[in-house]
Amino acid sequence: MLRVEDLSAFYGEAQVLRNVSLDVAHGEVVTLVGRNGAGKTTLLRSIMGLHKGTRGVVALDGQSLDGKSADKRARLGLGWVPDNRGIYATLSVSENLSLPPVVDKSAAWSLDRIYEQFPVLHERRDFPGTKLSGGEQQMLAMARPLRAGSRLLLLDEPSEGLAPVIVNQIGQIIRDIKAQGVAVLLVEQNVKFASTVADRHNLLAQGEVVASLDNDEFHSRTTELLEHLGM
Ligand SMILES: Nc1ncnc2c1ncn2[C@@H]1O[C@H](COP(=O)(O)OP(=O)(O)OP(=O)(O)O)[C@@H](O)[C@H]1O
Repeated sequence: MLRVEDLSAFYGEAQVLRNVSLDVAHGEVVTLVGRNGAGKTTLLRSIMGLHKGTRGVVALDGQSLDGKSADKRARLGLGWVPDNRGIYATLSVSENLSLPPVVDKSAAWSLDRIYEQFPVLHERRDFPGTKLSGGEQQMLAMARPLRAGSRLLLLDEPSEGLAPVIVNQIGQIIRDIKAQGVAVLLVEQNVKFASTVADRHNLLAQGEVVASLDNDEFHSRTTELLEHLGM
C-alpha cells in the first residue's frame, strides 16, 4: 500500500534521513523504532508531505505522491496522528469528529461505528477537548482520520505519557482497526508495546534503517537490538 524508497530528508544543510526504504501492506501494522532524534517524526512528516526538504520516492497504492500537498495525500488515504494529538481544545469531542472533511466516502467510518470502537468518546461526546484525559485525547486523535476515511494511519508515539492500563487499551484499538483493514505506520520508543501490536519493525538509527525484521525475530532479539540502538 505504502512504499518508501531511498528517502532522504534535510533541515537546511543537515541530513536527518538517509536513503530510507520501507513498505506497509494493506491492513498491516509496521513500526519505526529508534531513540530520540533518530528521525522518526521527520520520516512520518515526509510521508505526509509536511516536510519539504526531501528526496526519494513515497508512493501510495502504486501512485507517486511527489509534489502532492498534505491535503491531497489525506484525500488519497493517509491519516496523520501527531504526537501532540492535535485536538481542538475548545471544541467538543463530537465537533472534533465532525470537523475534518470526509475524504473518502467508501472508507469513512460512520459516527456510530466510531463510537462503537471508542465507547469512551461516546460517553465524552459533549465534553470539550480540554476536559479529556491524555488517553481520551489519543483515542480522539486516532478516531478523527478514521471518520474522514483514512486507510493508513501515521501514528506518532501514541503510548507517550500514558499509564500502562491505557497503553493496553490503545494497543487493543490498534489491533481492532487492523482487523478492519486499516494499515498503521507506528512510531514508538515503547518497544514492549510495539511488539504487542505490530507485524514488522524497522529500526532507525541516525536517520538510517539499520534493521527490518518480523515481530517474532524482534521479540527474541529485543535486548540485543535495543542495546545496538542505545535505547
Ligand atoms: N525544525 C528542525 N530544524 C532543524 N533540525 C531539526 C528540526 N526538527 C528536528 N530536527 C533534527 O532532526 C533530527 C531528527 O528529528 P526527529 O524529530 O525526526 O527525530 P525523532 O526520532 O522523531 O525523535 P523524537 O522522538 O525526539 O521526536 C534530530 O537530530 C533533530 O534535532
